[in-house]
Amino acid sequence: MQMALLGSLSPYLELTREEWAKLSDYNNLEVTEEELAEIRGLNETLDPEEVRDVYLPLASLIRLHRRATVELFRARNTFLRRRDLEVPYIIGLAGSVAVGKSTTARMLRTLMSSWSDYPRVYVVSTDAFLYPNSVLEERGLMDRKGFPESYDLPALIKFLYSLKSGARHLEIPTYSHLKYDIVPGERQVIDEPDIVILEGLNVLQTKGDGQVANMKNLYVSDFLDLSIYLDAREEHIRRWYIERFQILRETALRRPESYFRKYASLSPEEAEVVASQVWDAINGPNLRENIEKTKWHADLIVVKGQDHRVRSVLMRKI
Ligand SMILES: Nc1ncnc2c1ncn2[C@@H]1O[C@H](COP(=O)(O)OP(=O)(O)OP(=O)(O)O)[C@@H](O)[C@H]1O
Ligand SMILES: CC(C)(CO)[C@@H](O)C(=O)NCCC(=O)O
Repeated sequence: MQMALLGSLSPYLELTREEWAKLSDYNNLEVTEEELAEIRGLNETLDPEEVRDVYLPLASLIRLHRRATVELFRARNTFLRRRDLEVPYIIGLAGSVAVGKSTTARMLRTLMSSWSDYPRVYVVSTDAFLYPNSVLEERGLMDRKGFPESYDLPALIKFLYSLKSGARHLEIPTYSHLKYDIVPGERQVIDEPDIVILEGLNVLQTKGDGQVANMKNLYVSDFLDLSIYLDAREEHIRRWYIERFQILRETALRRPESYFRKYASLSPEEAEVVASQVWDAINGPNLRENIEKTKWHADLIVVKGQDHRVRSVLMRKI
């Protein structure tokens, strides 16, 4: 791997799947039947063994990190003789289109919501900060959706800035994959958040001008307490993208409000061609030009294999 080039030196600790999976045994971690049922409801292709062996230890590690972060905040307040409001803990989840970010984020939310302190966990996608199609069309960016210039970065930064300033109630736009656009008038409400999982292609990017207030060039990563990069080989992700398109073609794309309704009548072979073209023209180049290179900024890198099973986990040593 790129980072392990300096002989045996690497700032990352690498755990194989087997080493990682053992953590749930060593630490007596259990997933309840209710959690499994809820997770299955999220996505029926999710393997329960994977939840226990991979995502449960991941959620537990995050819990440990959040506790230490909150402790540090409290200790600092004691030192300063202040009683400031606690602000939410923000996790960034980065990776390619179709690598599994939203599935992973929703799974983590389910596991975290059952913790004994019952944190209020929100999943926010950076898609909420895509410019509406009307703006993208005007700027000639309809074929650049997902590229840095397709996001309203100042609005995203302002949202994070407000969260980390202690705002307890926020409303943000919603993006519909079905309508392929921001939904006018529809908002996602973030009320009294304890944890926010921010998932998106761009959470570790440092491009663009994230100006807010009088501060220029703020990055999303300035507001993250922990960052995770979900990694897999492009050939596998491309296949998952095409498979998801095939499933959508048989289901959601048929709905009258679907932007891609014209694709619902395609044969499986034609759909394969269309999805491949979209991947090769947009999502693949975006992965290579803008997303992949942010990997080594993450605290944790979770590497998936062809079957979606996690193969290894890399963790920054400090
Ligand atoms: N752990 C997993 N096990 C099995 N299937 C999975 C897993 N994670 C994701 N998938 C499948 O892979 C596809 C892509 O997943 P998902 O929609 O979560 O990706 P994403 O990274 O959020 O994509 P986008 O950037 O387009 O929103 C979906 O069809 C999903 O069902
Ligand atoms: C909205 C994004 C950018 C990210 O979720 C992606 O799903 C997307 O729409 N990409 C553009 C090309 C495509 O239609 O897949």
